[in-house]
Amino acid sequence: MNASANCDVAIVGYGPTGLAAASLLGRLGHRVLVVERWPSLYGLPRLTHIDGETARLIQSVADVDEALHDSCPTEYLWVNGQEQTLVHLPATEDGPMGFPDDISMYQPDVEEAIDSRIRTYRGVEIRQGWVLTDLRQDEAGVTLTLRDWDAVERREGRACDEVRARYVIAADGSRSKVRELLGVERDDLGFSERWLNVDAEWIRPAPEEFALTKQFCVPERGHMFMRIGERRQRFEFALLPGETAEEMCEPGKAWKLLKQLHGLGPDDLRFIRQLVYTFESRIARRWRVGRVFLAGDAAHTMPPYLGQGACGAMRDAVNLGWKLDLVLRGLVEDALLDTYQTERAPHVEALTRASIALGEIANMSDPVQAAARDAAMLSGHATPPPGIPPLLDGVLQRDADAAPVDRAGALTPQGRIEMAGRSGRFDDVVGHGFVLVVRERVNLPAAQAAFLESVGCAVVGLTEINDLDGRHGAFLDELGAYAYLARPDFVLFGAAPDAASVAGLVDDLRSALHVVKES
Ligand SMILES: O=C(O)CCc1cccc(O)c1
Repeated sequence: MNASANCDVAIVGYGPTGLAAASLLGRLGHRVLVVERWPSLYGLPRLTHIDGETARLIQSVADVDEALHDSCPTEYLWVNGQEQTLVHLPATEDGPMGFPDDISMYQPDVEEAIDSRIRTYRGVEIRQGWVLTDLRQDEAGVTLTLRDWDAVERREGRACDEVRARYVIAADGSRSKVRELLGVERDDLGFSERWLNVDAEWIRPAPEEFALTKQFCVPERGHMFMRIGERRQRFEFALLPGETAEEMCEPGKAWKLLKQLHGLGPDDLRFIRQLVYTFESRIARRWRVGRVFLAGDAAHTMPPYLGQGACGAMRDAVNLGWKLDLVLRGLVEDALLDTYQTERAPHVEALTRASIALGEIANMSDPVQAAARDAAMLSGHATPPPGIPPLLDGVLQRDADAAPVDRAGALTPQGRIEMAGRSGRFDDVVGHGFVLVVRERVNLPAAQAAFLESVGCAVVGLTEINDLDGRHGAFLDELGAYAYLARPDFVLFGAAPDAASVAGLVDDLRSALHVVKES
């Protein structure tokens, strides 16, 4: 047994959730230990779509331009068997988050960019090729038993280590070992469909017709394609009753489907990956057990039809990351961490239900039902896919009835600004943390100013910056406010109608955060 190590946060799993959490906590100076079974980054795309908010989250944990160098805005088109449009979400070049609203990306680029950033943080130790085999908690922390994965494979008892962490983030995927050790059950929201997934690289310039995400809601066999960045393409095909995963994973089967449905063959594409997924929707009943938090696929899985898998996982990481930072710095009570599930679970559930509803449209195999679906959708009687919901509860400013104030929980925008000789995206210029945006700087009383400083809140007066695309001023106009306060995950905490109310807004944040002391 090696000597015990100590860290603030142990992160189990080094996929998008673990990477984002490790980078955020590393940047904030915490001691982080990452444990990952595989010896290197996965290196293949699983998730292929992110929204603008997720791109902005990546901006806070990596060089986002490097992460998204092979990416593109994408439009989403749903057609029926007669190629009639059922749903159309056009592509946007520049959405309110400072990125396109829908982005097709190459996951390995994103993971490599976050990993490179993490390796600049001295406080982060990454153990790839190690597995967690046991976990015990007490009042002060968690003891994790780790083993060298090769040794486990060879059933040798050596290379065992015990590590103490104050908190643990389980980002170890849908078959989470941590979740199993904690005995946390998941609710099944009731969807189960098997699809063949074929990822391929173009060996000639991609024809224009493939430059979008297109879902074919065809009763004979639902299928879809989407770009993966500029050079690669994903194809998916529903399995029919009686088809087995084994036969669908034969390269000949994929070529037959590609030829039949898209006229493509080995002169067009080279396969990168071919496998059968069972699309399911499950949500963990508890996201926190003592000092251990479930995040990403360990906490929730949803069908892919809204492309929200990566987005939900990154939201978990950032939500937990900024709250753990405040708790670890001793500024706020541990109770703040209970708001992780309060905030994230209903958000994920709403998107999971919306993905299921879309999945039911895409998987309709009964021709009579499909014709009724088409009639409803073509006559405009079907509900369009919902947008991303706001947070409904949690760390939000409240009114006299204790309900969140109007617009609290929505996302705040990111424009391009110029400030003190620097120009660029707002978060890069101002900093990644709490931000108080005011029309004109106010002289806050010493207690409120000290509190803002203790939580690392930047204060930005619109008169001190050049709001290049007018986005931040326009947001204040929209809120009818003098000031707004954004959380590190860009969520609107609340707003102040006039200069005299700004100190009250700061006090509201102080009490919502469960502050124990000011440093
Ligand atoms: O990135 C993802 O979550 C999967 C991408 C995707 C988007 C829409 C439909 C689909 O089957 C997959």
